[in-house]
Amino acid sequence: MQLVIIADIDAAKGTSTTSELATEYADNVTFIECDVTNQESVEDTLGKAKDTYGRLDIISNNAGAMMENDPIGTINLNLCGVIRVAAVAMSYMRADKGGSGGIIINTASLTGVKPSYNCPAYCASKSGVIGFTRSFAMNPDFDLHKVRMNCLCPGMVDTPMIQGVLDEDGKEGRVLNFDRFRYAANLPQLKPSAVADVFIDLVENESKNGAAMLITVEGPPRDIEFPIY
Ligand SMILES: NC(=O)C1=CN([C@@H]2O[C@H](COP(=O)(O)OP(=O)(O)OC[C@H]3O[C@@H](n4cnc5c(N)ncnc54)[C@H](O)[C@@H]3O)[C@@H](O)[C@H]2O)C=CC1
Ligand SMILES: CCC(=O)/C=C/C=C\C[C@@H](O)/C=C/C=C/C=C\[C@@H](O)CCCC(=O)O
Repeated sequence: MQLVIIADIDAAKGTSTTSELATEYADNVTFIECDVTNQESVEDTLGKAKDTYGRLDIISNNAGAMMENDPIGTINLNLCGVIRVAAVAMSYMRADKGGSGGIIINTASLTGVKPSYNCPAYCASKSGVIGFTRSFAMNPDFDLHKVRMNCLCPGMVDTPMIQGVLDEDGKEGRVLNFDRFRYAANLPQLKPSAVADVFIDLVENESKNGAAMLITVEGPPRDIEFPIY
């Protein structure tokens, strides 16, 4: 039986999402409030998950935001948060330390490989997520710990993050050029389900360890090919 824990800093949104899912998945979905920028919060959350369900198999490292008005905070959330959750999760997942192996899927972005003057700190954070993912997956210790790692690199996706930036009408400075963002936000967008489909394929396809998956409206999802030096 698959059991799911939703962890988020936004307790209102997390509990409402869990309630919605509970209509279909009953008690198999629970919510734990978590701040991925806080080590103790991450340790408490993943510790509760392990204590509740006995094992961790699949981690979606998805927390992130666009905050060019807080570039260091952007790195702290989007990159350090991913690294922190992965490190704590590994301590429970690694097969050579009592775990069952599994997969950690980090959410990067198209902007991790396609720079944009509009959000340099965001781009840097997502480039870092890609580099962390690919470096982690290259480790020969995989044969011991059996935890795969991948990242998702979507283009624009129709989610509250985009609408939130639009609603602020540039007043918060989440991007450097709001008109440019408004232009980008009016381009064709992916549906969240398109990203979820790639997530599921990575869980099921054990041959893609380390792949960074490009997901855009221009064509089917594909592994990003990086130069070899
Ligand atoms: N919407 C888009 O066009 C794209 C989004 N992404 C990435 O997808 C991921 C999900 O974002 P979206 O669903 O688009 O936006 P979203 O704003 O709906 O979701 C982000 C979630 O992260 C949570 N969060 C923020 N700070 C947190 C913290 N300190 N600890 C725990 N949770 C925290 C928020 O409460 C929110 O539920 C992010 O990493 C984002 O950078 C990547 C490519 C495109
Ligand atoms: C691209 C920077 C921006 O203003 C909007 C960012 C919005 C969402 C978050 C990010 O993870 C996804 C970006 C996807 C961009 C897709 C296409 C862009 O190339 C459109 C052109 C915008 C630009 O280059 O400034």
